[in-house]
Amino acid sequence: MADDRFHVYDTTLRDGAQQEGLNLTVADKLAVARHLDGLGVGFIEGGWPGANPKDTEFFRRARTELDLKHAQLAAFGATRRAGVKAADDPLVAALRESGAPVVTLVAKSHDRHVELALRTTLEENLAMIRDTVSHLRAEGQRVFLDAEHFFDGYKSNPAYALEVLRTAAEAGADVVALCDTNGGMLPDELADVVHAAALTGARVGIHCHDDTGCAVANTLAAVKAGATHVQGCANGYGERSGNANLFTVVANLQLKRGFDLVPPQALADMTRIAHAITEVTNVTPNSHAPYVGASAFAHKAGLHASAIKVDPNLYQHIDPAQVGNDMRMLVSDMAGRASVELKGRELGYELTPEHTKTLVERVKDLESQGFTFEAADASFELLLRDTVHGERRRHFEVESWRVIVERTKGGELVSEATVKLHAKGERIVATGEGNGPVNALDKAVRLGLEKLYPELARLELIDYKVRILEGTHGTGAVIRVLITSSDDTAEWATVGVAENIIDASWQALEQAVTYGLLRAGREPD
Ligand SMILES: CC(=O)SCCNC(=O)CCNC(=O)[C@H](O)C(C)(C)COP(=O)(O)OP(=O)(O)OC[C@H]1O[C@@H](n2cnc3c(N)ncnc32)[C@H](O)[C@@H]1OP(=O)(O)O
Ligand SMILES: CC(=O)C(=O)O
Repeated sequence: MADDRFHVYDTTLRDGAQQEGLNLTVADKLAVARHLDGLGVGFIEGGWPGANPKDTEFFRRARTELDLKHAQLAAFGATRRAGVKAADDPLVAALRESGAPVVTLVAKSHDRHVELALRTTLEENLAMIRDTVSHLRAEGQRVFLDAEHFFDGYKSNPAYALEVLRTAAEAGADVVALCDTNGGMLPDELADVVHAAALTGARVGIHCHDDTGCAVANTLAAVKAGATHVQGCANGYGERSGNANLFTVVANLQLKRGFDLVPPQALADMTRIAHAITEVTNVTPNSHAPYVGASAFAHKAGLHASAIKVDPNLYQHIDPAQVGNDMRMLVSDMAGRASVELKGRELGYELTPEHTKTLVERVKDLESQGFTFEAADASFELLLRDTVHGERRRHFEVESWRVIVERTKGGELVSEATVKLHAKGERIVATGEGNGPVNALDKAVRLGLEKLYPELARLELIDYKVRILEGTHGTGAVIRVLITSSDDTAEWATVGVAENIIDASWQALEQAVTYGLLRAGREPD
């Protein structure tokens, strides 16, 4: 069980699920909960039982299907309706019956919201809080209170906002979480209000939205001002601009402020967990996310690489291994010798100064023509190998290729490609049909080479991107094609550039196959 002195409280399955486009099944919610427990968070808010069948079902299945090692489940819901007893309110009953050891009640703390949204009196709102908290406490559940719109409420009527906190604490709420519901706060003003709230004697928590881009900064400011319970969501999911990214909050508190929140080995698994959750949510991971993004420790500028060569800490705020991420060198027209040398080392090559210099010049020249190597590691490695070997070494040579596109009588569009290749002393002529020209070329090449290289059967073209680049210096527009390929174990990207889209695709395809054969341990003859 996590340490109770400081709470890491995750609300991905409730507030995170309020994100536009995010829709989790019960099985998804159970899977995300397991990942969060693996990280070592203290509380997982599973949803609002009684509000919809899915959330009710989640709590029912959690009893038998979740074996949480660190976290406790929290059920979220509202205080009783005005004018009814807590014991008689069906939504309060659903919280009671959820089986969750913790209930988090959302309550109004802004006077205008009480009057306009709840359409009740300030006194009745306090009674709703008091009754609901004490009823659930008497039923044996631990209660936290989310004070909705607390910061805006404090600006409008500070005495009432603080009275809400006192009422909840006196009725038995263990934590009163101050919610920046509209996400409009900035760190300095927020810290002053948290400080005032802490003076009530209630245990204070913080729940921030990211509408000013300050959710994480606001959370850290709140902790400095006395909050001992932080709420947030995996990958910053949530309504509108999202909630405080719990991964960033935890990493900041643990690595920068010395808090002991999650086991170090779990922190070192954070990048994997963040990505595993994106697989479940089917939301494209933000590659620029702090700590866990694929670009969080990727270095492009030549000057950075030259310093990193001496000491990686010169351009990194932490060792990426602490959060399970990796440093990567990006090779582009912004690279210098150090970038290329380090990238070579990352790929397993010790480059001589001459090779490094030649490669830098070739990369800059090719990038000026439209190639991009930071997005096509495999093309860079082939360029590196050609430079090191002093010649272009391939498993097959191309005599010619041809594609025709035919619309049949029945209106079907069919592409047919013929490739003429030379490999292992043989002349190969092969034809492939596909639903498009690149698909047909891909099939023709594999068909032609599979007899000599059976491992090509495992190769798959998984992504194809085309971009039209403006011409420079009086030349016409050119087309850049990026192809991502995969075998059973890895993915790699290759690039081609030409005035003709099929020609650019062919270049990327030829490199993709060559690289696939190298990965399979085949050196060119
Ligand atoms: C800031 C936040 O993110 S809080 C979490 C918000 N999450 C959600 O709203 C998602 C789940 N919500 C739902 O499924 C539905 O809104 C339900 C089931 C909770 C309620 O549905 P309905 O009964 O149809 O009511 P509806 O959604 O139209 O309005 C909400 C009602 O709750 C009342 N209410 C709002 N906050 C509170 C509160 N803290 N305590 C008690 N009642 C409240 C409103 O005054 C309104 O009452 P009314 O029905 O008398 O007008
Ligand atoms: C409770 C909650 O999610 C909010 O006030 O933002």
